[in-house]
Amino acid sequence: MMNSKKVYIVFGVSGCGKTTIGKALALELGIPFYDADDFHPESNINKMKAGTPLNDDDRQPWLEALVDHIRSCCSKKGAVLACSALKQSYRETLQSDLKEHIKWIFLNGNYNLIFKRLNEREGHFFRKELLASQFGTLEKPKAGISICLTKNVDIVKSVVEIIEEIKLKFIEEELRDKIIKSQIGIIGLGVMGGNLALNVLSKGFHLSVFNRQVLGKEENVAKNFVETHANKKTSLLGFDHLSPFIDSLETPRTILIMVKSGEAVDAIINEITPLLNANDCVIDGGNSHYKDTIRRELSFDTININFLGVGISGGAEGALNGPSIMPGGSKKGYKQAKKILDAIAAKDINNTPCSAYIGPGGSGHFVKMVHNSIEYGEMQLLAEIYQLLRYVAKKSPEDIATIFENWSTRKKNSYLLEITIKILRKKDNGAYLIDKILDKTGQNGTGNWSAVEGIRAGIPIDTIIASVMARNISSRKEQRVLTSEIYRLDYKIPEVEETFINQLEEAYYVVSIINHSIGFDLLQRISERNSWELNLSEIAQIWTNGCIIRSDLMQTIALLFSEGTYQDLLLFPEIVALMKTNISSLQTSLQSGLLSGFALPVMSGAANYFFAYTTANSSANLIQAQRDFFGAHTYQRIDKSLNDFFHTDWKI
Ligand SMILES: NC(=O)C1=CN([C@@H]2O[C@H](COP(=O)(O)OP(=O)(O)OC[C@H]3O[C@@H](n4cnc5c(N)ncnc54)[C@H](OP(=O)(O)O)[C@@H]3O)[C@@H](O)[C@H]2O)C=CC1
Ligand SMILES: O=C(CO)[C@H](O)[C@H](O)COP(=O)(O)O
Repeated sequence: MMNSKKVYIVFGVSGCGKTTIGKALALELGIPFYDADDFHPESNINKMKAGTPLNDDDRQPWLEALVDHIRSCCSKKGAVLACSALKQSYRETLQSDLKEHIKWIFLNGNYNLIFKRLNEREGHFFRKELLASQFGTLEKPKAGISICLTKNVDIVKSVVEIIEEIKLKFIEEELRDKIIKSQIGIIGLGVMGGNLALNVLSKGFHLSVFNRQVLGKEENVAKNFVETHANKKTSLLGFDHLSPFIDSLETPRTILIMVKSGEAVDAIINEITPLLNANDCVIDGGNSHYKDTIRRELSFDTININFLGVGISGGAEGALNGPSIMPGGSKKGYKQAKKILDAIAAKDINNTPCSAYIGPGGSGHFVKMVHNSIEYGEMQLLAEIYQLLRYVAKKSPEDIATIFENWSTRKKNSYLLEITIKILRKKDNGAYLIDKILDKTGQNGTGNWSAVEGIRAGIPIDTIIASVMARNISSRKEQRVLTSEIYRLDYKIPEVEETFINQLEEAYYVVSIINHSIGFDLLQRISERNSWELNLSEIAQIWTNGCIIRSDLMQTIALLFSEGTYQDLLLFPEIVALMKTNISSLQTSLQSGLLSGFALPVMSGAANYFFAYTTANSSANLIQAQRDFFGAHTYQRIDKSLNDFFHTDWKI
């Protein structure tokens, strides 16, 4: 609690209530109250009565008398002193060598409020004309406690309310002083930030958390978080102001930003940057665009702050129990944050953390972006397989869940398959919940960004594009309903044998392999372009647990990639053999699905990619001829050196 050996200096302009609040506080603390005005020499009082403002020479003997008095109070019970102390230099003089013994309480009121009060005062030697000069002289304090005298523009706080607020602020401050500095601070206590915070705490780290205040919507989020989750083993501090949050962190600081990607990240960075020191480490753990990360890292680099763009995958559950973590950017920053990142990450089958330094610049966020686009492909694939099982094989959601369960026992398990099984079994008022969910997909950007990057770099990414397009067209629900009514296409769903389900299982696996192969190829090619030297073997290992695309297949891929230098997944002999045996199942599954009138974009995309990729002689010769015909773009010939380019006058 508040220490009565201290001298509490209540300060602010004349009329702010220093005397009233000071006396009430002294009463509350059981210590004497003094008014600094009583220490003015006669000459100063006369000047003030005459309406002449005091100058600094006038104040010097007064300040010196006060210092003597404060010193004497400190050696006794302590005291409360009401004093204008408008300038920082006056406060420094008063504080002298007694910093540890003095607590500053600034009463902050606006001009109109104070003017009104002074106007209503009687018998006081201060003339209200001096108020403007007081406000002109006032230098608002940067340290100590500041109490706003009003609750909003009109409502003035009562003396009791102000005393309560002072006590509360001192308790917070004293607690904060006593408590060990936090090893990490998390900004943003939403789904990911909140769960990561609990994960950090469970690993025994001292933690500070911050969440913005949005009046009427997001109030006291950090305070409530601390109230709910404080424990006796580690210190947990909650803040709704960034400055004390930053102060509560051990230096060099480690700060994890977990807010909505885009403008919110820049806003937070702009606010915290002036509060940071060289060598602090700032981590953006959200799904930021990797080019934003590159920009932010460059900017932090100029002030020697280490910035990490970190992909974190695993959703709410992963964040809580162990996510897959993809840190990119400053190596120095990574070295500092590694201990915490490794501790909170999921562990692979060898108990190695699913977190490893990815590479420079925005590579961590790039890898997370590609992770998400593989995720998009897998999700869309499961949706297409579900549709074929439901409407071609005519199975119920429960039957499909059981079929998927069987697949999972045959080395095809994945987190996404597991959650799909649970989703299919979920009932709502006795009916399957899946049948009540609107078929309109949301998206937050990462799949779309991957598609754009792949296209921009000229990389074939059929399944990624197909899954993004599937989400795009799904969002046109109203239009789809209308066109379905106009066309009324009555496709005949072909009869299928029981073997259809086995074929679908093989098709599912084949497409999943192609989708992963496309994702890793995108990583490899962009890595080469940017000289990132991504270690795809390590990335596959990081993705074996904790993340949304963890699966039996990812375990296989990690094993294959661990064997040597990276090569295309589709070229490993084991995969070649598997694809050769099972590709016909994708063909027949597609045939039944397309004849039934179902859009199967990812399955089709995978088939297109695979057939195009495994075809030595494609139809691209005709495209080249057409380009040369209309645009004289030239072409190469198979019977001539590839260094030579030809043009034909096609019209002759
Ligand atoms: N949900 C998931 O499965 C995953 C999400 N991510 C990424 O993690 C990040 C956080 O996501 P998630 O936790 O799900 O999101 P939530 O919407 O649950 O939380 C967002 C957080 O950001 C804060 N915030 C939003 N706007 C601002 C702003 N302008 N200034 C300050 N703070 C702001 C929110 O504060 P307030 O509470 O006041 O609104 C809240 O704390 C995102 O980049 C997301 O893409 C990454 C992996 C998985
Ligand atoms: O990063 C994630 C999972 O790995 C997030 O859940 C992300 O929001 C998923 O993307 P989208 O919202 O576009 O489906």
